[in-house]
Order: sequence, then C-alpha cells, then structure tokens
Amino acid sequence: MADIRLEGVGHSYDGGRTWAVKPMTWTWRGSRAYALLGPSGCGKTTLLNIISGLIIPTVGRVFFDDRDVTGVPTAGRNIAQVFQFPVLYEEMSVYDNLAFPLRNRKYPAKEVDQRVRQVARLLSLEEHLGRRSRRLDAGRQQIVSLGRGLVRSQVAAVLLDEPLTVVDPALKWTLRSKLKEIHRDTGHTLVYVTHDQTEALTFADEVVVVNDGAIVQAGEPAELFLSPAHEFVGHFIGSPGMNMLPAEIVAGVVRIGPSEVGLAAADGVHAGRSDVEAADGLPAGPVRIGVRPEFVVIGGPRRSPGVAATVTGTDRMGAYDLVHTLVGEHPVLVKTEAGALHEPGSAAFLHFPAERTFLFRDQVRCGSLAPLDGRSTA
Ligand SMILES: Nc1ncnc2c1ncn2[C@@H]1O[C@H](COP(=O)(O)OP(=O)(O)OP(=O)(O)O)[C@@H](O)[C@H]1O
Repeated sequence: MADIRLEGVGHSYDGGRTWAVKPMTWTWRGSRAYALLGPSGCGKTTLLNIISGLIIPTVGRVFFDDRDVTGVPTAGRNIAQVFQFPVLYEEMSVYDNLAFPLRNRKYPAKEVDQRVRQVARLLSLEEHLGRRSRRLDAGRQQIVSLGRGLVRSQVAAVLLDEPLTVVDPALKWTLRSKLKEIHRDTGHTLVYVTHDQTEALTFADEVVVVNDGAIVQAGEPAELFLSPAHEFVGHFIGSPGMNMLPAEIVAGVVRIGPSEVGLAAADGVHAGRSDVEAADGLPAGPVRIGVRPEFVVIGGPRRSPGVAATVTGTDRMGAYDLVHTLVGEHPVLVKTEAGALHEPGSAAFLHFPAERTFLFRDQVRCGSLAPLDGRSTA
C-alpha cells in the first residue's frame, strides 16, 4: 500500500486558461481510507484520474512511495478502480469476474479461490457466484464491480468514483459498512470520490474536501463538523450548513451592529491565554461569524453578550425543530429540541458559544470567538 504523493500537481483541459485541478502538493497516506468530497464539477474525477494515470497532469509530478509514476500508464501503476457504473464481463459468471483480476496477475489458484470467496461473503454475493453477470440487476452488478476492485490484496491503491450511485439506497448503508470491514481486513489505500457528505462521513478515516479545484480542508469527520477551516466546509458539511453573519472587529471585540458578541481570538490562541493576548493578532475591520445551527443558543429574555433576533418560523423536523430567525436582514437558523415554542414575529436573543463560533476573512478561518471579560457567551 503506497503513499501517493502529488507534488505541484495541477490540470487544465484548456491549455492553462482555467484549472480543473489547481496546482497542489498533497499526500495520500498508505492504508488509509479517504473520501474525496465536493460538489459537481469541483475536480474530484480529474484528481482521481491523475492518480490512476488516465490523465497526465499539466504540471507537477506523481509519486507512489519514491517511484515517479507521472508518465506511467494505468496498467503499470498496480491500481484497482471502481467506476460509477458496472464494468464487467457480462458473459462470465460472477465467480470468474471476481477471479479475473487475480488470474490476470497470476495469483496461485488456491489464493484466487480463497480471495473470491472471502470477498463474495463480505458482499453477500455467495449465492450468485455461479450466475452469469448479465443476469443480475444493475445494483448487484455494481456490487460485483466493487468486489473486483477489492479482490486483490496487493495493490498500490483502490480508487472508487461514486461507486454506489446505481445501488439501491437501502443497500448503500450496508455496503458502506462492508467496505469499511474490507478496508480493515486488507489495509488498502482507498480514495473514494463522492459528492454525498453522509457517504463520505460514514465511510472515511479522513475526508478531503475539494472546492473549485483546490483542497480546502482535510480531516476526520468530527473535525470538519466542529472546526471548519473554510466557509465552504461550513456550508457543505452539516445539514443545514453553518450560519454566516457579517460582523466587525472593533478594538478586539466582535460586534454585530451595536451588539458585542465576544472577543476576537486569532487562530491558534486557546483558553488559558489572557483576553488581551487573545485579542492580539486580529486586525480591526469586517469579519464573518460562522456558527452551526446546532450550537446557537436561543433565549427569550436578553442576556449579554449576544444579539437580538426576530423569529420568522419553525420547521418541525420530528427529532428536532429548526427555528428560522433574522438578525437585521441576515437569516440565522437554530436547531432546538422538538416542540419548543417560538412564535413567528416574536423577539428572541441569540448567544454564540465561544468555543463553537469562528471568524472568517476571505472565506478562510482567521480566528474564533473568546468570552468577553469573563462574561460567559454560552
Ligand atoms: N474531458 C474534459 N474536457 C474539458 N473539460 C473537462 C473535462 N473533464 C472535466 N472537465 C471540466 O473540469 C472540471 C472538473 O471536472 P471533474 O469531472 O473533475 O469534476 P467532478 O468534481 O468529478 O464533477 P462530477 O461530480 O460532476 O463528476 C469541470 O469544470 C469540468 O467541466
């Protein structure tokens, strides 16, 4: 299982006018399961094809461990790939389809049989092993394709491009956990492309978020949710995404209009430092506050610090309520327990907990909120 290193790798389909993948340096570490997550058109497939060798990048070098594979075609990279739609020999049995990648690489017959049966068991394909592939429905064919991608134990990496698109939603959950199980068993380096955050967050050790041809943040699912480094991650991860509000830093204090909501702490400044130190390093001026609906505290009576808001409505979601409010003209969503009473038109007061509220400039996180002079913001 190789470390896959991209050094200054970028790709343009139009001779350098625009970049589908902006030049980047990045390492996929051996034996980890990565999800490559981002909206349609952000460059995920291009990045995957650069790793597999289907695309030679316009700039930069690709290394598998210390081997420079930039000019090496896919066949020479020892990669397994699974695409969005089934790629199978339709006239072959499921067994032979699964065995094909192993026989092709001259695995001993005993190992072929052992691996095929192991993968078939994990993917619940045992009863279909003798059937011709074309007799299976599209979802089941895709599971066989998945099996073909996972059957070899010795591969540099397994690359999966939206592999569960054609699979029945109810089966997706099962397959994701199977995939995790197979990954634990084989220790493959997995890169799994998806635009579905649930898929990414439930499957991967590490989620790599891509927007507009660039990696904006990578981390464990909880880290992306709790500590977004970029506004895009705030929006894209979470349901609904992070609230963003324009604010101003004045003499180290974060204000929304006339309301003081906390001190501005530069990133990397943590509890334990004095407020004066915390306020250092973030210049005065406009800033955007980011806070997830899960962490906004909504209360009736005014408490300080915080900001006044007007309730505009409530969505009853069953397990929880989503309260819609306006701070001035800016919408702020608050996730509350089910059944809370917030009448449309009523005045509310919003509190932003210091440790869960972040500050952004030019979309990139520059700091977070710190408590105001010992007064709690939660
Ligand atoms: N063969 C190509 N020729 C020209 N432009 C391309 C080609 N393939 C992709 N692009 C463009 O490059 C950008 C990145 O596309 P890419 O397919 O890598 O994104 P993606 O994140 O995988 O999207 P999707 O989820 O829709 O597949 C897009 O703007 C796309 O239109």
